Amino acid sequence: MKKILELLKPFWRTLTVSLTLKMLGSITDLFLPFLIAYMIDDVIPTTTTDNLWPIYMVGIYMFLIALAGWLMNIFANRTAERIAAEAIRELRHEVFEKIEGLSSAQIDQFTRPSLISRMTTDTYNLYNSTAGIQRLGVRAPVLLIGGILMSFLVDPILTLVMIATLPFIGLVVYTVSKKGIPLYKEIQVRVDRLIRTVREFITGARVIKSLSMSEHEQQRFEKDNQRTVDGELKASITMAKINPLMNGIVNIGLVLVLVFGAFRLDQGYVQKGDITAFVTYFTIILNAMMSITRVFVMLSRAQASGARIDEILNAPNDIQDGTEDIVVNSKLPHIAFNHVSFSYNKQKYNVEDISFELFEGQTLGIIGSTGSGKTTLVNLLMRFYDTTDGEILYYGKPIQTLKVKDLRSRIGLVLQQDLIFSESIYQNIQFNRNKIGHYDIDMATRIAQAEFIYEREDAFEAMMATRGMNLSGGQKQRILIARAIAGKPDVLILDDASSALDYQTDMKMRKKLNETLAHTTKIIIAQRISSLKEADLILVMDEGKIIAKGTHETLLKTSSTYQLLAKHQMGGAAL
Ligand SMILES: Nc1ncnc2c1ncn2[C@@H]1O[C@H](COP(=O)(O)OP(=O)(O)OP(=O)(O)O)[C@@H](O)[C@H]1O
Repeated sequence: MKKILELLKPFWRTLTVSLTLKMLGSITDLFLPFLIAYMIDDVIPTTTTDNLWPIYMVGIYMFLIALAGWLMNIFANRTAERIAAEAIRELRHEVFEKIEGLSSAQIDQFTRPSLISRMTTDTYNLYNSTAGIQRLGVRAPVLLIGGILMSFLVDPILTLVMIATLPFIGLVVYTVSKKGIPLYKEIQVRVDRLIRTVREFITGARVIKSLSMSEHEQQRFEKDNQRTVDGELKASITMAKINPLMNGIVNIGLVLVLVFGAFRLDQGYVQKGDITAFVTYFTIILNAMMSITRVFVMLSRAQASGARIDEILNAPNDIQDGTEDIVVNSKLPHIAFNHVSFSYNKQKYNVEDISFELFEGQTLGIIGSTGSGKTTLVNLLMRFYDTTDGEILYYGKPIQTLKVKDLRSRIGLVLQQDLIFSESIYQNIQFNRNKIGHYDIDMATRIAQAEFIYEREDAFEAMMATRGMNLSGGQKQRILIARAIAGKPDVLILDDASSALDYQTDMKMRKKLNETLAHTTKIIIAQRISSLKEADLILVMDEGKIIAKGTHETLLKTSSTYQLLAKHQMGGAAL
């Protein structure tokens, strides 16, 4: 409820108008049974067939009251939907911004599928609840309390008989809801799993098919799908117990009212019309109780979803932004790692005691077995994660003290599995950075050896399929490299980014990079010695540690691992 109130707060003016209309609309509904009783007991007995006008007049009043109630309800319901849609739009925006600011560690912790389902299913649940509560949250209590008051006016004794059933109904709603509410939380967890399975299936469709694992994946999907359905069913069946139980209690109440009503009619305390009105009020009260139950169900869903969304919104800022501006000082190392250690799970270091210095315009090569911590070094430099021990300096200043946005905007990063968006090649390279014009894109394309773009029919306007499916691996990599170069970064990081390029193209690209971007500091992570042998400094990594460092020539003399790699990859040419 707290979350819904929070969401509705900015709309309080419109909400006041619409809820007032909703209240008035509901009150008008309460007058109709009263008029029916009046018609039966007072108008019909005194009207003769030569003049039916008194009956018509009461009929017209009833019609006008019903019409007014209907119009007010329609207006209020439409406004409710509009307010809910607007409130959820704002909420999604807020959640999206927050997700953007989450650190990689937090994203790992939430997991991507869970973030997706919180952003979609949970916000949708909140939308339904926010709209539903505006529709029923006022109407149901007004009809319930108003129905009881109007019944009092008709006959207080019968009303007391009716009221005696209400605590039993309350008890049913409370007991069942207490069991049902936690089930909605469980459903969302199962939806997360389902999304994860679907996501993995879609992204890995080719691998799955090539390994003939489609059937296995289908079974996995079926299992998660069934678990979600079971969860939904369990929650719905639990909550669905409320209505029949309530109906039973209300029907017992109705029988009691009719028995008592018969006695009171006999004794002349009430008239026939009063009994009709009473039964109608009883139905209104019953419907109001049912609506209140629905409000409970909505609130349970909203509570579960609101809590999941609040977990994102209240997540602390893991990566504290620095305040200092970057001051370029070419005399200091551009990038320096000082005894840096880091652990993803805070148990075992994934990189340990890493130290090196890199001056402006220099090239660092990093080579090592898979999982040896190469990408982790990049993650730390980009402040996707913060170091556990030691520090990273950028022109002599610890990167934690610098503005994160400034730091990242100076670094052009190309990952092996980076994303091509389903936009034109031009847009993919320019990437919404307005300062990048045709000239920069042309220059970047040539450095990245992506001239194949000029040979395409629509050249830069050619549209890319989702994830660049209509490009070869090497073409994709060259567009990604062009994207990074176009921003004229101070630091260019190629993380296994030229692995799909043939030896010749890779060599030409490095040559062009060195000629054109002489002042750009470069970090090249590669499995091929040929990609980094001209580097000013090469780190050889194994199990998170630097096991050797130096230039290609020194390493050939000092590192047996490097020697072995060179021998395998380059044969006698390197030795
Ligand atoms: N987000 C993460 N959460 C937990 N552990 C991680 C995460 N990312 C990487 N690791 C672990 O950290 C270690 C280093 O991984 P890293 O990606 O830096 O290796 P790498 O040398 O770049 O490997 P590759 O050459 O295969 O890309 C590995 O053991 C890996 O399992």
